[in-house]
Amino acid sequence: MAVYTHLGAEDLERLIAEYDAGRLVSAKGIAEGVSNSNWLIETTQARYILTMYERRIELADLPFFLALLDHLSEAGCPVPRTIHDRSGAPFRMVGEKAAALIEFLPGVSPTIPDPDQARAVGSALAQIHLAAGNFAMSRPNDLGPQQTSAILHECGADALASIDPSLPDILDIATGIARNWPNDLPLSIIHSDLFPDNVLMLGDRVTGMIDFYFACTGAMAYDLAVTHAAWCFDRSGKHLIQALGAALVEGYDSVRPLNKSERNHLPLLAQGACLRFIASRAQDWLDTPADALVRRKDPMDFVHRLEFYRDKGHSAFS
Ligand SMILES: Nc1ncnc2c1ncn2[C@@H]1O[C@H](COP(=O)(O)OP(=O)(O)O)[C@@H](O)[C@H]1O
Ligand SMILES: N[C@@H](CCOP(=O)(O)O)C(=O)O
Repeated sequence: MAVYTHLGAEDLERLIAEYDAGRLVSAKGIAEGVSNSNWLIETTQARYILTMYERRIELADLPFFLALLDHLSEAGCPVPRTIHDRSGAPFRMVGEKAAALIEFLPGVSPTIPDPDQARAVGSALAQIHLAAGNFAMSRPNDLGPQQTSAILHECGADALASIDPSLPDILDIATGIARNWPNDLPLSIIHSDLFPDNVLMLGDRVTGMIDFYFACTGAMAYDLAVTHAAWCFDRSGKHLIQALGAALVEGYDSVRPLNKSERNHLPLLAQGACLRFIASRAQDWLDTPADALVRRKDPMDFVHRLEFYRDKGHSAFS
């Protein structure tokens, strides 16, 4: 479920009336997603997504995220634009919470991606990196390896062991990844969470990249490594599907060729990517009661991937 806040018909009508977007016809809560509340809104003019920001998102970061959508969309990337209200504001407050109206894009998220889809996603990712090159705003990455290592150390070995007895082993590994992290790779604005559920596709075509709420300034090759870890493993999370990984990197490289240093660092960047999801998932796991309506995501899925990249990372990217 991902509707945390109840908005009545009158609330929705009042909100939509603040936009030049037609009159409200219907509003349906969207079940997918875990962080925010989302509704599919239909008006007499068009379909929209209404997002109410619930967790993890600082209000002060919203202008960055929403301006980024507009910038990428204007540059021709498959990214939804923000609908501004009549006063030009990209978001409005509804009570204590911020809400934004976003362009609806067609497509569905692939559950079992194939190599042609992975290639298209690689190309689309490179396209946003290039298009973000002249975006005027920046945002530091608050989930880099130093921070994610710190999050895991704050959770502590005992709490991590309550999730899985082997999870505390990650603490030393995290310290090592943070120590060896490269700081001189080419930067742009990166998505940082381009999982299949954040990509909409029609066949082999990327029609939408959504959920830019972890976007930040970062190494472009790291973003490719995140996408590799999220897209290219089998259901067990233990085995790389080599054809998917190769197609993803090939698609990326065809739009923005990786330099030698980026290529050489991919195995370590992929370990850092896994670490980031292990940390946020472990933290969420410990913060979310077992009987909550939100399904907790298992940090061990990314421990297995991390082990793979440590053992066989070089062959994965050769
Ligand atoms: N611009 C959009 N166009 C079409 N569908 C969207 C759009 N934005 C979100 N969605 C739908 O809403 C779901 C949840 O959105 P998402 O931003 O991923 O939420 P969360 O931040 O809670 O993970 C997506 O899986 C998708 O089905
Ligand atoms: N993709 C992350 C979770 C981030 O949640 P989202 O619903 O905002 O994409 C993970 O799988 O851990």
